[in-house]
Amino acid sequence: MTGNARRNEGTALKPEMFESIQVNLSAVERRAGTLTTRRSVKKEYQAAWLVKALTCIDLTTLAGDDTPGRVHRLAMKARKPLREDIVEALGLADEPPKVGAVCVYPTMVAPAVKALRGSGIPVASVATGFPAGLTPLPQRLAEIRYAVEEGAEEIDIVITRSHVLLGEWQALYDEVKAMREACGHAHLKAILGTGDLKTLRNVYKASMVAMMAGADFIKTSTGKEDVNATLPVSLTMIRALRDYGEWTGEKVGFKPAGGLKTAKDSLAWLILIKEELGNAWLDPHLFRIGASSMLADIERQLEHFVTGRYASASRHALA
Ligand SMILES: O=C[C@H](O)COP(=O)(O)O
Repeated sequence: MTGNARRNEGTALKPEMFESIQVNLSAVERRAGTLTTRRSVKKEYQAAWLVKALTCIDLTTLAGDDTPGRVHRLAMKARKPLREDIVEALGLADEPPKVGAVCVYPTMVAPAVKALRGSGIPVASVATGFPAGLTPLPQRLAEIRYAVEEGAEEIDIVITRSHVLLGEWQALYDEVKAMREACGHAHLKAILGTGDLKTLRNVYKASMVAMMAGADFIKTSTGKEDVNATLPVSLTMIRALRDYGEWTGEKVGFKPAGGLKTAKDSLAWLILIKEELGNAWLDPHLFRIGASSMLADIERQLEHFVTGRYASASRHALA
């Protein structure tokens, strides 16, 4: 059975799998606090990590004034996220890096698909009444089908946050399962809107239910909530997907999104993933960073790195 077929079937909702879970808030915050130490990019391995982060970015534009022209420019950036001189200086000219996906609104999928043709970069579309998710389910499912027909290979759905706040776990499961089916061959990323979910226990349970219902990825936020991706929330979701993996043998992806803007943010999240899940997750198939403006900082840091390296090499040559 293919991955998608298995995900389409879902895992029967077993409340006992998550009802007894205790989220140790202080332990989560202590652990998250160790990941925010200052890091500057001076060493080869740090530059390599930034290139890795870049390949995991879902390069995003989700603005009310998006146009096909803006999406075309974004797609061009997705194809060539780094200037050619930086790519050459990093020794990556044989296999220049590209981003993980381009993420847009449903009516922008067609221009994105056109601009990315032949690049191997998938188009992700938000859907289901993004960002609040408060339209009736039939319209939300129709929106998924529209985006898939337009060529989206990944659908970022939003869950109904009130199902979580009211403890309506079966309703949440049924909703995500119906969305999973509407996605067909496309991957489903379930946005939990964690800034709205009040407690880490809710975040853990919502993660678990979304995975049971067939989500290929769980994603923190829309970027439109007051609080978006944070390290404690991410750690909670990562531990849920680790537990889910131990129970089912399935690997589900993770996508922090919203408010992640700097190269340092990308390093903190990569370290979190490496230490909690291992190297297998450091791959665009299982890890994405949803970000509209992080790429510019990564490019700037890599530019400083390569210029600094040359400056230091020429200082040594003159000494
Ligand atoms: O899914 C991606 C987010 O909407 C991007 O949020 P951002 O604009 O804060 O980077």
